[in-house]
Amino acid sequence: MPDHTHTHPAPSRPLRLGIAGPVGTGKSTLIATLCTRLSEELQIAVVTNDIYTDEDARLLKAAGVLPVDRIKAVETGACPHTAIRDDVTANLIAVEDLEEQFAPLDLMLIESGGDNLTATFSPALVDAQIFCIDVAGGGDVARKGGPGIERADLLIINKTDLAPYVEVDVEQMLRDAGDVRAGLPVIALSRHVPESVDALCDWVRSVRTAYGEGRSVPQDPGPMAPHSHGHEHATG
Ligand SMILES: Nc1nc2c(ncn2[C@@H]2O[C@H](COP(=O)(O)OP(=O)(O)OP(=O)(O)O)[C@@H](O)[C@H]2O)c(=O)[nH]1
Repeated sequence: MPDHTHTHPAPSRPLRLGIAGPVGTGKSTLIATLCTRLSEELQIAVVTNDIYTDEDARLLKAAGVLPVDRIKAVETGACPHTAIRDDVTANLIAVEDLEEQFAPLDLMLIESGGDNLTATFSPALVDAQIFCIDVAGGGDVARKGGPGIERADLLIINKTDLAPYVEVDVEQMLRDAGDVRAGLPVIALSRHVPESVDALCDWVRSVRTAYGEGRSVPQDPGPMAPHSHGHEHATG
């Protein structure tokens, strides 16, 4: 009888974890938190995406959460979703450069430029992805759905400390998210609530373990919805 037992050799590169979500929902802060909390146990590097600047990279460098040369900026020059979804070449080059320069890395964090609710990473670029929304965007955001909210590997409902000030019911947002996510995980996060940061770090550890054991298969949340804006996409 043929042997159908599969063995999975340890991956030769780090887990590539994408963090997407609308502008200002706290993606850079979340990355800074992960670096601060995990850099004693994991070798980490970061790639950021901004449209015209390297501002997110500069902020992370200024925060002192990692040695500065482990943080690289990609200037997308167009809609941020293009560089994480349609043509990931610039990001792959930045990621591979860092992986080669600092080998062996354990975790590569890739921050999307802030975009609209529907931008997601291509599975050609990341092994897993987090989608980040915040309570300040309104209590009905989770209910509205979209590929990231519905199918990212983890949904973060961020800045829960602000909920009383913006009159948002976090429990209701969690229920709404649960309804559209078919059992996929959701974490209510605030950088001011240590237990929520613990939950985020535990999730990252568990995904890394699954990846290291060959048990993780990149899932594609699906492309963004049809949209239009004031400039042309490159065709090719
Ligand atoms: N109250 C509160 N504010 C937060 C939290 N996390 C981030 N912020 C603030 O939210 C603002 C935006 O955070 P960033 O981390 O820059 O957000 P971003 O998603 O990276 O922004 P872009 O890169 O511009 O899309 C900053 O003023 C942060 O200090 C949180 O847990 N609670």
